[in-house]
Amino acid sequence: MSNSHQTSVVIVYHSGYGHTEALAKSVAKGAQAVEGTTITLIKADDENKDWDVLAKADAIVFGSPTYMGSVSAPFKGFMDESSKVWFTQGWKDKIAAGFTVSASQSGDKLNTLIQMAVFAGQHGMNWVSTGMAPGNNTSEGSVEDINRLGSYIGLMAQANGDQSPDVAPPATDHRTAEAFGSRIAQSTRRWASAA
Ligand SMILES: Cc1cc2nc3c(=O)[nH]c(=O)nc-3n(C[C@H](O)[C@H](O)[C@H](O)COP(=O)(O)O)c2cc1C
Repeated sequence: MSNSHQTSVVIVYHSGYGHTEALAKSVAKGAQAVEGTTITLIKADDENKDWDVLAKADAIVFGSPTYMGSVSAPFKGFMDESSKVWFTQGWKDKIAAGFTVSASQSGDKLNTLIQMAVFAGQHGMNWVSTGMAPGNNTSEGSVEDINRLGSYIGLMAQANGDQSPDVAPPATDHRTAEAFGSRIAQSTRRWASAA
């Protein structure tokens, strides 16, 4: 773990068409806003990814689009590759969190987040939820609400299937992602300072 003055948050993600990548950048932006936080983004399918950066991280955030109701195949490839780390429980006690995006409002995104949470559990990591009240679920709610999709276990975003990553997911999901990134970074600092 890093010292109590600087904590390291690494975001590992796969993005086939750029929507998850755009979200990853917003999670990073929110985390970066927490003083003393260092952010690294790693592509899950990068054959030359630096496993040492992951080994030294205080927090690892997982990001994947929802494909066919689950994490994408490249992200699952990363999960399987990490079994080498699992053998020594090298990520034990690190902070973990996850986010996903899909085209449908539901699109079975919950299954993707559950896969990530189970994965974090296998590694002995400490899972951070959104900690956000659900938005857009009353007569006065709106799609502009933070956490408009009402997810607790991890961040959900929705990107219309016919729109490119510069407009989808919409701004409200990026604001939600920033808030989630800040929560992860703050949780990481609290956890690292207690260690
Ligand atoms: C192979 C494939 C499977 C998909 N499966 C789902 C799905 O199960 N549910 C859903 O809502 N959207 C599904 N989508 C839509 C993507 O989740 C959506 O376009 C997402 O924004 C893609 O993220 P990316 O640009 O980071 O790859 C699928 C797209 C692809 C290409």
